Amino acid sequence: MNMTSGTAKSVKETIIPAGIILFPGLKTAIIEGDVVGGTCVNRGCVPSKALLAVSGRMRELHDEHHMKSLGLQVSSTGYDRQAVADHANNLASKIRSNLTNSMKAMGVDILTGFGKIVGKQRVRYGKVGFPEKEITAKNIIIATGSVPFVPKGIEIDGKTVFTSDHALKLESVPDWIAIVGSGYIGLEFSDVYTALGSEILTHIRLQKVLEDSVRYCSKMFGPYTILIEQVTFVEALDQLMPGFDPEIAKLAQRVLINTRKIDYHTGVFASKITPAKDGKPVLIELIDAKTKEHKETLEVDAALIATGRAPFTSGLGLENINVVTQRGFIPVDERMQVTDADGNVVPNLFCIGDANGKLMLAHAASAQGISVVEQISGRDHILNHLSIPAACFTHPEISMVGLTEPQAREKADNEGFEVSVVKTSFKANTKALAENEGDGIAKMIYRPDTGEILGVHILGLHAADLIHEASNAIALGTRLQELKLAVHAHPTLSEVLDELFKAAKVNSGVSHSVNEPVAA
Ligand SMILES: Cc1cc2nc3c(=O)[nH]c(=O)nc-3n(C[C@H](O)[C@H](O)[C@H](O)COP(=O)(O)OP(=O)(O)OC[C@H]3O[C@@H](n4cnc5c(N)ncnc54)[C@H](O)[C@@H]3O)c2cc1C
Ligand SMILES: NC(=O)c1ccc[n+]([C@@H]2O[C@H](COP(=O)([O-])OP(=O)(O)OC[C@H]3O[C@@H](n4cnc5c(N)ncnc54)[C@H](O)[C@@H]3O)[C@@H](O)[C@H]2O)c1
Repeated sequence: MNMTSGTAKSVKETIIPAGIILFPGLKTAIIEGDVVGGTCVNRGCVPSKALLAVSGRMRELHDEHHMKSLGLQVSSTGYDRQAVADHANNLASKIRSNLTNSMKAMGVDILTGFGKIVGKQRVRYGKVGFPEKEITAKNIIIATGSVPFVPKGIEIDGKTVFTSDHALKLESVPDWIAIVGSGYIGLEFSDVYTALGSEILTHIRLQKVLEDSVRYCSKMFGPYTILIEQVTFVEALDQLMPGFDPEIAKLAQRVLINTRKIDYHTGVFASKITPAKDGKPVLIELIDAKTKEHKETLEVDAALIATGRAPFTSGLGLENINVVTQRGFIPVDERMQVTDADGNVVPNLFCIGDANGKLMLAHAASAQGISVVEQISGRDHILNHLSIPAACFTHPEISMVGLTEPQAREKADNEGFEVSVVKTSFKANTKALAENEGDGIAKMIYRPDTGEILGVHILGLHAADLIHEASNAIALGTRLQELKLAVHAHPTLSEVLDELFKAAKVNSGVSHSVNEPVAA
């Protein structure tokens, strides 16, 4: 296909501005304004998980009690900040290159430049300083993603006040960092920062008098002696991790926050943040989230702004097709078809991923893309967003699918059905105990009348992998009556879910030996 010709004659042609998915069988072009792979590969999931892989190991090696109970002795550990940063960067490059090669192998045209919709089925794209090119396509999928959202009053300098885009480069490990926002990004980075700073804290049981000299050493001798003294969370809502099931958030606070060098301020907004300069620290002004009154000013070495992400949809030419964004998000229906200012579907135009604001997760973007391709290929498909799992890759991990308990109870009240909850502890799982990783809980919310799973929430070892049995059950509509009979290998962590399924009391279900729910 000659992309510069301005008209493409193929019946099945899809232009995907900056998409993340591949579709064999359709003639496909992708327009990318920056680097292939988008946020996930270059500034998101991939490099962050590389840093978290390091923090997980550091945390384990430093946990003397844990090591001793396994009979292991670790005499010394350390890390090289630049080598850790290189691991994250190299992984992103590798995945980016794999992705580019697969797209080329499948015959996808990769076009470089910023894309703009200029009319129905028409996209113009180009790089600054070069003549623009125009192409047409039968179907267009917008997948322009998101960028870090920085609230007004916060000044980013990229060195002492920064977003995840900068933090992932791990150019420094500050002594004392404030993390504004306790969502996914905040939590994952708190895991990284506290793990990388814990060495000195555990090996030199610091007395106050020694602290200043150690901090001085850390600056003099570089990466091996860098000290993290503390992480401070600043969260606008009244509890940390407000998006999680409240019971899981409470336990997560006990396991991931209270046992670490972390303090927090909830119910406050960071209204103004000034980067460090002229020997002065970063200044964070906190106001009460409700009264807006000034509460206090924090002085820290650095601040990570993790206050959510904003859709990247400006300059896309949506006005040319009568589409108006809602807080920047592109409105779509349940089939990801873009709707115009009058609420009508714009034919052959779809929007997937962060730009539509339904669920800001890489696999949600992918699943929405696959759903769109099913439709383009003549097979109607609606994605059940309640079956999409999410995971936070802290140590231990947190994962979830479906409704939280308050959401399920609200739905039950509105629709007039009953809700039941079962829980099990990782302490009851042989494999978790063999690993000496009994800190954890799994919780399932379900309908006792039908055996339908409404939500599952897990905090514990490999929670991110464990959630899929539940998410697939929700996606496929498998009922607890059937799941109770499924066999799980012993001893495996998967038995945590087996416990939940067997513990559920389904009114119409077959009778089985039912374990009483175990308290966390
Ligand atoms: C630190 C961090 C960690 C994360 N970890 C996870 C995780 O572990 N698991 C998970 O599921 N999700 C994670 N996410 C979220 C995940 O990265 C996003 O949900 C996902 O990348 C969204 O994909 P997308 O295709 O919608 O957009 P993006 O990945 O943002 O891609 C959009 C692309 O569009 C390009 N673009 C934008 N406008 C134009 C235009 N007009 N023309 C041409 N190109 C354009 C951009 O350059 C970009 O390459 C993380 C995010 C962050 C920030
Ligand atoms: N493991 C993963 O899947 C993963 C990892 C990282 C990011 N992500 C995705 O990236 C997106 C962005 O993550 P995030 O952590 O930035 O957003 P988030 O929405 O998860 O959390 C942002 C938090 O910041 C708080 N906040 C907002 N403004 C504030 C202010 N001025 N002062 C104090 N607190 C404030 C909010 O109350 C909220 O708790 C998420 O939607 C998530 O889906 C996913």
